[in-house]
Amino acid sequence: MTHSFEQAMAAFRPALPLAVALSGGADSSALLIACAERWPGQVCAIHVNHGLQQAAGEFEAHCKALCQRLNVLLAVQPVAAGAAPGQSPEEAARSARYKAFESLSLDGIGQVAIQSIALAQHADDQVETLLLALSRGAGLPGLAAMPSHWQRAGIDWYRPLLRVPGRAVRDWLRARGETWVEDPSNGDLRFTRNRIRAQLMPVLEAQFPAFRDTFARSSAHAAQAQWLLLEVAQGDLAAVGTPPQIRALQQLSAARQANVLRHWLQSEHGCAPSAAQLQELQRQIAACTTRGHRIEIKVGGGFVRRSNDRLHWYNPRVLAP
Ligand SMILES: Nc1ncnc2c1ncn2[C@@H]1O[C@H](COP(=O)(O)OP(=O)(O)OP(=O)(O)O)[C@@H](O)[C@H]1O
Repeated sequence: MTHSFEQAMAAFRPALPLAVALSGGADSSALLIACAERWPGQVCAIHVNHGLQQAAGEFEAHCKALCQRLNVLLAVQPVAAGAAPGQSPEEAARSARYKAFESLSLDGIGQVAIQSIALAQHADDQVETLLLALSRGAGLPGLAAMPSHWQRAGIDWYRPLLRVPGRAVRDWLRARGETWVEDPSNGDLRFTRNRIRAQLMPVLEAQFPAFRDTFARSSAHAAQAQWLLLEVAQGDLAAVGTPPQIRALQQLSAARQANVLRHWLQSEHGCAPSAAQLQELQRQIAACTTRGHRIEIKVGGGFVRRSNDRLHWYNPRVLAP
């Protein structure tokens, strides 16, 4: 079921003090206003200025004016994001933004020690994320789309508006005579996400009026299955050891072996192997029957190699003298 903005806010019970990630757009402005009214003196805001667009100053000015009116402490963080190889400027900006949120909240805002951070993505953002994941052939983590709550670095992160349609957020703001800054790049049809929003969502809505709900249900099923896989992978990694012992890996079924290898590479080394890389690694593990047998496969800017009776992941840049 989609929720009204008020229903979603009534169900939202974050750890306080809370920081709202405020871009200056409609969704985060609405979230900040509702939170500041509900928990006066317990809410701060964080705005990251990427300086990427001409409107960057306008966003920051709106955030400052809104926070002043609401009597909310605002931290503004200028961020210059350089894109890593293979990363789009948007991805680089997002990753710099999350780092800034994390360091600001760990340091505290003013004298306030932040317990949680709220982001304002809504139901349409969730559907767009799912469709983008499908278009890339994502596995379960991608199909699970965005979680509504998670913990990282001792902070609770929330997305309380994930069941609220975008237009309900804007209607709530309009009914109260509130303003926001419109992101000019949202209308740029060179971006896939914007084409999904402008061209695909209206078609889906006409064919499947409840698609926001049904898609959200599918994402919730995928998220549940993903948790289960994670639990199995954690148990299996504890059994095969870190780094994993090859003989212990060979005892596992192919599906559990792939699951634990993916988890090991991701959690220990931050790399996400492709399906083809995993398949090749499993083929080499199966073929590894004698002591001198080599295993070597390129994964995530490094190599998985056999060393004695275990698999190791090496990063050549770290190993280089
Ligand atoms: N520059 C920023 N500074 C602080 N928070 C941000 C910034 N950009 C995005 N966010 C947070 O991340 C969420 C998702 O960002 P995204 O760019 O997908 O949405 P948005 O269109 O900017 O949303 P909004 O309508 O709130 O501006 C926002 O709702 C907001 O909570």
